[in-house]
Amino acid sequence: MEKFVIDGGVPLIGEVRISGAKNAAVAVIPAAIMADGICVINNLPRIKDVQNWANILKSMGIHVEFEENEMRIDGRTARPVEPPIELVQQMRASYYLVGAMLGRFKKAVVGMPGGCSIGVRPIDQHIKGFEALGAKINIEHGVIMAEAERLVGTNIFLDVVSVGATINIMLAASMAEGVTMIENAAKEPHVVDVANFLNAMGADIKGAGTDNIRIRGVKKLSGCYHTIIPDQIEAGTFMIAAAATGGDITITNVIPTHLDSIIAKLEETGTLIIPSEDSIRVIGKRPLKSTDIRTQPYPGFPTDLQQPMAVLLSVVDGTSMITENVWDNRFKYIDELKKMGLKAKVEGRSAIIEGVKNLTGAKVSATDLRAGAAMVLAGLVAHGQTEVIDIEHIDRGYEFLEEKLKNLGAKIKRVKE
Ligand SMILES: CC(=O)N[C@H]1[C@@H](OP(=O)(O)OP(=O)(O)OC[C@H]2O[C@@H](n3ccc(=O)[nH]c3=O)[C@H](O)[C@@H]2O)O[C@H](CO)[C@@H](O)[C@@H]1O
Ligand SMILES: C=C(OP(=O)(O)O)C(=O)O
Repeated sequence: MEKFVIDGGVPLIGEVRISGAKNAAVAVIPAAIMADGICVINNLPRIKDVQNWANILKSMGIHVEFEENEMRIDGRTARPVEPPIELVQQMRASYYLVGAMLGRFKKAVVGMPGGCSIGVRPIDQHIKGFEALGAKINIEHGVIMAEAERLVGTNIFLDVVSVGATINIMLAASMAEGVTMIENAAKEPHVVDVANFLNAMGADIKGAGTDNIRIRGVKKLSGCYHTIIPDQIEAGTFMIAAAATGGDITITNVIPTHLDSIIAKLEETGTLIIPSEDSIRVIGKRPLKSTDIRTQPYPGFPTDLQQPMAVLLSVVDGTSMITENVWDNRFKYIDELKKMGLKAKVEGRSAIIEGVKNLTGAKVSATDLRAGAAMVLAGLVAHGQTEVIDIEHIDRGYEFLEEKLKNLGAKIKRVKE
């Protein structure tokens, strides 16, 4: 077991390069097993979820090479076999194997996924989509079994805007007969990245990034080369870190338009933002002002930055309100932050945060990935020493977090417990 030990109170200053996006990477990798050839995926973040994907594919007998930030996956070696449940349960995105295998082999057997504990995480919209395409789905003993004689394109209206369901249906529909329309689709940058990857493999997908995605099924997908987009959430985390520590960080390798909602909210606090073509400079100016946040599907403010943002709002002047509209239980971290002097109360889907002068170091737990990011940010802001335990959650989604922070002047070490 490892933990982070942080001596806080140092403004972060310098330049940081953003890694490839976790939520694009974890969908593009399983999509590659649909190719009748080799896919080379570049700019992958070296995070636990990506390593876990390499382990899952290898355990299924698929030929995979993973070095530095590049993975080569030979889809010709893929078979519709069930991956080990203990690997599948280590992340959320393992459910994309259902869409990918169903599309290619018309059959998939995959255990129910894991992922962050942030509320109920149903997969009814994924199942509704697969069934509409003609698959029979059974869930027994924690395993999803999907099978189809043939998949036939159709119109699928999502009852909730779901990233996972949009991507999973897109995967299966890419190799269905005829045209599928996904209505009320998720518009996140990672949805677009997966569509671009599938199109590079020979799929025919139009409209990704809008509410309606049109997929004309093809008989075969081929190998291709693809570079993963920069991570919007990692970029946002560093932007918030600059603001919260009163620092000055230039964040490179970003797509600034993906960060519009975060820029807008940081500007409301009085943080200075200077965007350029593929980088953003963020200057934290004290004192900062309170603001209200409502999480929403893209292009709204991302739920995955709700927890880090709470740390910033804990040290601004005045009272802020965060309303979490995506997940029904994403405020568990508030109790951890209270150990550091956070003044907040949770009422249903909202947290009301009253700004304090300083947070103070304490021993806190990274109860999930972004809660972990919030604990690290709080440790960087706080007076005194903070210990963040359970950091394996953080390692699921941030590449070289402590090295990147150290380069910005942070006093953070990874210590074996
Ligand atoms: C690996 C990955 O990409 N994870 C992201 C993905 O999770 P994930 O894909 O699991 O999240 P969804 O977008 O599917 O979920 C959004 C909302 O829809 C609901 N829902 C979802 C599917 C379904 O079949 N039925 C249903 O009711 C969920 O309970 C939630 O309230 O998008 C979330 C929302 O941006 C992010 O927080 C996660 O970081
Ligand atoms: C909730 C998250 O991840 P996952 O869906 O992989 O659990 C996240 O990245 O914040």
